[in-house]
Amino acid sequence: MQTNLVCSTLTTRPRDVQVEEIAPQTWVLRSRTWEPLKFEVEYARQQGTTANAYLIRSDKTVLIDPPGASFTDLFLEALRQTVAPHAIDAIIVQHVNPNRIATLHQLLPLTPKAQLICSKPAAIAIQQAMPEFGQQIQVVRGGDSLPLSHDGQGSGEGPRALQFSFVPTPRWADALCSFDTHTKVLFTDKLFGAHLCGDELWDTQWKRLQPDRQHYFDCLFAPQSKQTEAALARIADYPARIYAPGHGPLIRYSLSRLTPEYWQWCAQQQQKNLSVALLYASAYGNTATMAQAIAQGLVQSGVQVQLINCEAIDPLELPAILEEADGIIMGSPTLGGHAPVQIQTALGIILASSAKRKLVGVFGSYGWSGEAVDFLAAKLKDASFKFGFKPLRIRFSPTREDLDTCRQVGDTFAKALLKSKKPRSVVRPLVTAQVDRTAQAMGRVIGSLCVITYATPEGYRSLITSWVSQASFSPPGIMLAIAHQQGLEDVAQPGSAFVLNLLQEGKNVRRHFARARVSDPSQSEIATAYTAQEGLVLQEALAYLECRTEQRVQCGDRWLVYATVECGKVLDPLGQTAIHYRASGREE
Ligand SMILES: Cc1cc2nc3c(=O)[nH]c(=O)nc-3n(C[C@H](O)[C@H](O)[C@H](O)COP(=O)(O)O)c2cc1C
Repeated sequence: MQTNLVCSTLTTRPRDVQVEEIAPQTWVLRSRTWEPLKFEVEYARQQGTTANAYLIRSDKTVLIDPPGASFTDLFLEALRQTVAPHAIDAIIVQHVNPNRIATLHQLLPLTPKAQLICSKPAAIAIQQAMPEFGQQIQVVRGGDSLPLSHDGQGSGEGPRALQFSFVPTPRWADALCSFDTHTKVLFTDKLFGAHLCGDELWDTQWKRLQPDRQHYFDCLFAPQSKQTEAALARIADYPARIYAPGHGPLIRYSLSRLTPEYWQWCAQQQQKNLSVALLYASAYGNTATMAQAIAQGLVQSGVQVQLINCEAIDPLELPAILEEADGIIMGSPTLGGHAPVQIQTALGIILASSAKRKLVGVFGSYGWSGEAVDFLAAKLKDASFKFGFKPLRIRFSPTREDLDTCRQVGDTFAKALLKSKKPRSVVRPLVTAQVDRTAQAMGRVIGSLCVITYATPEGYRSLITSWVSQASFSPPGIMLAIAHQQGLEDVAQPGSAFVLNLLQEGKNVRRHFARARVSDPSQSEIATAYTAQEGLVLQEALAYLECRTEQRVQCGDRWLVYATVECGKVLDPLGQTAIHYRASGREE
């Protein structure tokens, strides 16, 4: 609370640059603004922000993360008063964007001997934006280091160096973190930041910072929690004493607390029941800004978001991500009357592989005609997908009101998703709760959804069931529970052969099999194949096991059948097993 007060009383202060020594031979140059710098969702708390650059003056002089265009002139003036720019040996760009490029355009002519150190994706962007400085770019990879001194500078350790970690996320596909082996400062760029402006350099008042840190995490990292975990794992081995983030106060007092909090916040995202894959591309950042706001609406409504920058992902990774998602949202700018090719590729994968029951939505920024959003909407509609919100188009950069609309759209989509999933997970158990609590509890026993196929003199027969579990390792064996009236007496006979087809989540093969009714899949529209032993395999299954019944025991109204597995095969290594959730233990 007090942080807010401090900021609101200072809103009239002009922008400036605060320069402070934070560790031996290490300074921060905090470009500060007390007004909201941008409309983007992470700035919604309207407390201004700081853009933190860092300067190391060891045997080598290194500048880390010069700020964006809003501060260029102020920053260059402050830099000149701190160090002679021509003495700078290296400029480390931990991530690049058009704003930072604007500052680099003015900075690089002043630093003729400086190497521009960055990751490969950043190098490509810089080379494109300012080819005249291409010779100065030096690409580093995770594990590389930059020597800062020739000796340990009295530390008793080896020569001082900056060690680099590559920590890409969908939003910052080029991100680096840098660790100073001498001062133990970890320059974390976007990680561990907060958007607020004040005179306090350190996290002395860390308890008051909590809401700002959590808001910053929720806006920026919650929609990319898996990649954030990967980033945290990569920096975990550094014995950092200080986190030096790109925005907000530096972290010294709450470091040991903030790191596990980030892990915990990531884990919380992944524990949510519903998830949305939010795919986008954005040449100039406008569609990305919309994506971030929609993601925030989803996250606030309790849905896990997988933010996917289609320009930064290998399309081969998409099927598995889409399979996991309960809903899919696509965002695209219109460029030359089309959606970018990466979006068209992603759309092709969605149309080819995703279950049509998934809820979808489309959005994008445009300039004058906006064909891309119409194109995506038409293709998904033709394929019979259901929409969770009306296609949303915004001209050029979203305004503050536009971002409110985006957040609202995220919330609407989350509610629609929840509604569409209710019959399975929420409503039915509540209804049955009053009827039979024991049956309801029994219903929590879940199993893999399978189709048993076997040959009879009249042709093949099949039955869908989830009453299956592994029963032995050696030999590999399974256990089936078969009702007497299910027509599977042949399978229950010792010596009988059958195939257990394990169904795949999202493929919806189950719709072909009416419950408790035996049919012949080889005579239907279902794609089937035969094993060498003439077992019948469903080609859309996740995997199959060829089994032979060994024993059966009469238990209650069932045969318990023990069968050994003679061979098996996974048909889709990226797929996941379909699970049969039951509202009651009275259901098959
Ligand atoms: C090279 C270029 C081509 C464009 N072509 C179109 C177009 O055909 N139709 C349209 O509505 N907008 C067009 N625009 C405008 C963009 O859609 C608009 O700038 C949008 O905000 C870009 O979104 P982004 O920032 O997510 O890339 C074009 C812009 C550029 C730079």
